[in-house]
Amino acid sequence: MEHISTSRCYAGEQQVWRHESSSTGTPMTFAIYIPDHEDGTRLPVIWWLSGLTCTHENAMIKCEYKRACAEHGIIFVCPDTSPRGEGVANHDDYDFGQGAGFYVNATQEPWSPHFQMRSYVEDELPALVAANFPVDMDRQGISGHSMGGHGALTVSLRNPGRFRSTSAFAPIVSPLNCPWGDKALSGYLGDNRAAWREYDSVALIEDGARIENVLVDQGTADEWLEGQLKTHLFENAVRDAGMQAEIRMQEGYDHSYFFVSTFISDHVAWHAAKLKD
Ligand SMILES: N[C@@H](CCC(=O)N[C@@H](CSC=O)C(=O)NCC(=O)O)C(=O)O
Repeated sequence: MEHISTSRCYAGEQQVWRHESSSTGTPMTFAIYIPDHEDGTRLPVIWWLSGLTCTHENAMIKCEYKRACAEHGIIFVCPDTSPRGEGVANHDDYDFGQGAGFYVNATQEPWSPHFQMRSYVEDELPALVAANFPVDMDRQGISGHSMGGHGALTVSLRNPGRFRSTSAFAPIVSPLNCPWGDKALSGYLGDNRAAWREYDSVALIEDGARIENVLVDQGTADEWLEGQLKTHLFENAVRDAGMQAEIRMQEGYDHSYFFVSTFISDHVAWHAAKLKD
């Protein structure tokens, strides 16, 4: 791993690292916040998945998780949202290609050689972080924003028992039922929509997946609520499945990191309560 930077922030360090990924076949950069701790101690971890156009940096700069993570003694990891580089397929649109990996393993050319973000965030990065940082892998939570909220919900639903807590901000709850999902998944996975179901939180619940301790915050003034995010589909799926999830409609908040940063301390505290010994 290549060390990029370390900056002291609150009672801890914000670090950035780069490594060669076997999943994507490219260098991948991630941010990790590590609260001060005694030698030999292992800390709980929250994995954060970011949204369209983001790198590892957007959440690190705008999400304001560091004070709460220092206070609760929680490591916070922010990966990139896709492979990048000149030899990597791309598209001019902000919602497809580099910066828009949708946390799937692409099966279609030209995306499949590098767009293997499911394997990256589900397997490779956790193993790398567990081997090199003081994380307690028995105490994991996951969260994310928008495309990353979709990532957090679907990774958790596919891996019941791995995460003690799952939260999301303004998640895309059903790529099968929105233009962002339609465009990305038809490109990465092809036209067989049955293959999309493992990347759709609503479909995963309909198909029997269940997780505990779920918190979703959604702004009522979010410009994408009706056309893309469709929180009600998740609410309906949860209700029909008899699953528990706290879904909070936050009056007047839009889709931006202004919204995320307003509620991130709540989320970190909520995760912390579930991630105690
Ligand atoms: N106007 C933006 C559109 C992209 C955008 O808003 N991206 C959001 C996530 S949307 C769903 O995944 C985001 O987090 N942006 C990064 C940020 O720092 O705000 C554009 O065209 O770039």
